Amino acid sequence: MNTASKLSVQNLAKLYDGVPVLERVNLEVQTGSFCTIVGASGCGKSTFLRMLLSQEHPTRGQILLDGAPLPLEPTPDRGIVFQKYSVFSHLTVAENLILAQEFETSRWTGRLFGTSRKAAFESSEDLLDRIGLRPAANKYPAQLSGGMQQRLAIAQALIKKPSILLLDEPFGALDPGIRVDMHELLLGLWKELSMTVFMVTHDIHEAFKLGTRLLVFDKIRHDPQAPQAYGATITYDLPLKSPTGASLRSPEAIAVAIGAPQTNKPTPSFQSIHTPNNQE
Ligand SMILES: Nc1ncnc2c1ncn2[C@@H]1O[C@H](COP(=O)(O)OP(=O)(O)OP(=O)(O)O)[C@@H](O)[C@H]1O
Repeated sequence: MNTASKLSVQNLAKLYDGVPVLERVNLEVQTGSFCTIVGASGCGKSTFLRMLLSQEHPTRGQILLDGAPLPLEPTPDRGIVFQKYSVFSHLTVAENLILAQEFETSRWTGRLFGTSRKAAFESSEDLLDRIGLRPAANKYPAQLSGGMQQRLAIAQALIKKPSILLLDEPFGALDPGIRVDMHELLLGLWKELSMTVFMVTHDIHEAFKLGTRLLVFDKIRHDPQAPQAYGATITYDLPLKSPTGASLRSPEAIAVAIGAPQTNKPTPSFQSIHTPNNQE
């Protein structure tokens, strides 16, 4: 393992009921990288994120975090945001945010009371300001727009100050204008908190705009007689930004390089990839 790596993925494979989903995945990621992940539907991108969270475990291979095997359970230093709003509808914005602190501090009742509860609210106020939801602190999710709910989901993932943020198509359900606002919010938080980010998206333009590095997942090996015989791996691993943040390639050049359709709309397919980088 590269000693400077925040995360090291070594010869990772994942099978479900004997069917390979991912195989031979190798990756070294430095602290502060923003890895955007694209690939055909069903090729295992979410499965990969869930393994980084320890919601799933590799069938073979290993993942090291700061040089040590990944803990077997999710830990507060890894936050995740899904496409569908994952906030609790019966809790207000502020209550959703202090929930993680309640469970950690008060394992038996899952609730905080009195001064502890007040302190938890106060410690979440800065984050509420940061995501622009302080005025909505006492509202319930049903009273929020889609963008506001997703900002709350991001804040929930950030409340424990994770060093790794996992994002599974977090903006896929939002209108284009709101997505742009969310991009700015996310980029600001990423820089401010020095996080290492892994984000799955179907939109190559979003991948290009946000990422410092693009990972393309696809199958290299195909058996026409047995389409499920092989899993996907990382077929392209492309730096997108220089250390100063300058773009190294245009989105169009990236799309051509990886054989993806050039469109502003979510990219439907990455099937036509011809020159993978780690074919054996
Ligand atoms: N818990 C599970 N048990 C069995 N099979 C699963 C499980 N989770 C995922 N799979 C299968 O693994 C494959 C990869 O699924 P995954 O959701 O990781 O793909 P994806 O690339 O994220 O897809 P999409 O882009 O459509 O969200 C799919 O064939 C899916 O049916």
